[in-house]
Amino acid sequence: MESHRVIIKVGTSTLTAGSHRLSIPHIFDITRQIMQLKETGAQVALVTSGAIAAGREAMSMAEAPRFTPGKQMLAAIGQPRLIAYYDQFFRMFGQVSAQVLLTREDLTDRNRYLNARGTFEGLLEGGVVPIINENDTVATEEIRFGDNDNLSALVANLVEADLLLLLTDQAGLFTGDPRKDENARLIEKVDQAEIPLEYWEAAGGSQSGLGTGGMVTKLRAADLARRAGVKVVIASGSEPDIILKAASGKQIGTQFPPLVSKLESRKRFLLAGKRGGGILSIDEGATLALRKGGSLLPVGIREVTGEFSRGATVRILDVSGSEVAVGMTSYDSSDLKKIIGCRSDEIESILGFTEGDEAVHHNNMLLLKPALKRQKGS
Ligand SMILES: Nc1ncnc2c1ncn2[C@@H]1O[C@H](COP(=O)(O)OP(=O)(O)O)[C@@H](O)[C@H]1O
Ligand SMILES: N[C@@H](CCC(=O)OP(=O)(O)O)C(=O)O
Repeated sequence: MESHRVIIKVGTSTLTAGSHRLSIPHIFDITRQIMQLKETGAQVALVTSGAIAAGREAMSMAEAPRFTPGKQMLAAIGQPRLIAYYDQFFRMFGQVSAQVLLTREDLTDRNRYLNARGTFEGLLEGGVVPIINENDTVATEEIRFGDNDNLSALVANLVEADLLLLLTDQAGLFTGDPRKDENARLIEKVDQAEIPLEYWEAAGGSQSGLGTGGMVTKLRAADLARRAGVKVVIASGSEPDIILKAASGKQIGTQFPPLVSKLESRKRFLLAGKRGGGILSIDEGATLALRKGGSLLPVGIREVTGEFSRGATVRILDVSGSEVAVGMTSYDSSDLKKIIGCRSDEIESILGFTEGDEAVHHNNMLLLKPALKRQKGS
């Protein structure tokens, strides 16, 4: 398979197959395809809508409520029903799945970002399928992702996915809304640095009354993800074996090649982070470990300079004062000062808690090549 780490987003329109009820065969088919994809060695996370639709079905409501508390109520009713189907089907395949409900702050606040990232890494590396939705019942207007297209792009960025697959009820992005324009043509590839204005104009809202954002939120999500180094495909959820086809690199739906490498994206993210001016000076053993792709453990830190919070971007310097890496620290400066030079299994007894063995995990670090170092200040 072309893609190792895959995020699949399934919209309400696919899950209900255009009706007002969840389509159990469709949900089953998604789990079957994910299992086949996992057999190729891929790590897969699913972002699923459908909680509100499931709640509406449970309450036998003819119309979906427009006001937020009504939708939140239905999501609270529907989410456990939705997850029960997935869980039941995955169990039939002997697969463990997990429910992850997120709000915007979970991915924008750097402290929570680290928590979410650690959880996803654990689940994906452990072969578990995370099943993600917005935490609709607590998300207020200000903190809502607004739509699961956006949420899926943020998750794809968070876990540095290879592929984000947005499944909907159309074969991809068309030159106009196919529900209104019978001459609308499928756009097979979007690889321009800036998405052309006519594509933004073509991408309309949702017409079915089932989905939330329509095509415009998918286009926004695709743009966000491709700028984070993720390949994106928008395709039809009812196309047979669509997940397997898209992950194998087949030309299907609308394709958005990544605009930058994942390394470049990580670099931008880390450098864009809040910097408390923190510096970690490390010993020779730790420098060697970092250069080999390892994490920075407290035992290898000689000195902590400056004040910073957990999640801040810090500079990591070797014994000669040269910059080896930048990274997001798992501990704030006052805690780090207490554990420098200590073994990681001592962290809990010293601090009374642990955020993990690493002071800076290699997943949250960018190694600077000596060549880059020389360019500094130039
Ligand atoms: N240019 C376009 N190309 C394809 N679909 C479009 C376009 N503009 C608007 N749409 C509408 O977007 C809908 C898909 O979005 P939405 O209903 O939110 O689905 P989902 O539940 O999968 O997120 C389609 O049914 C289609 O009517
Ligand atoms: N979180 C909501 C879905 C929100 C959403 O973005 O819906 P959709 O446009 O169908 O992907 C739910 O589970 O019903």
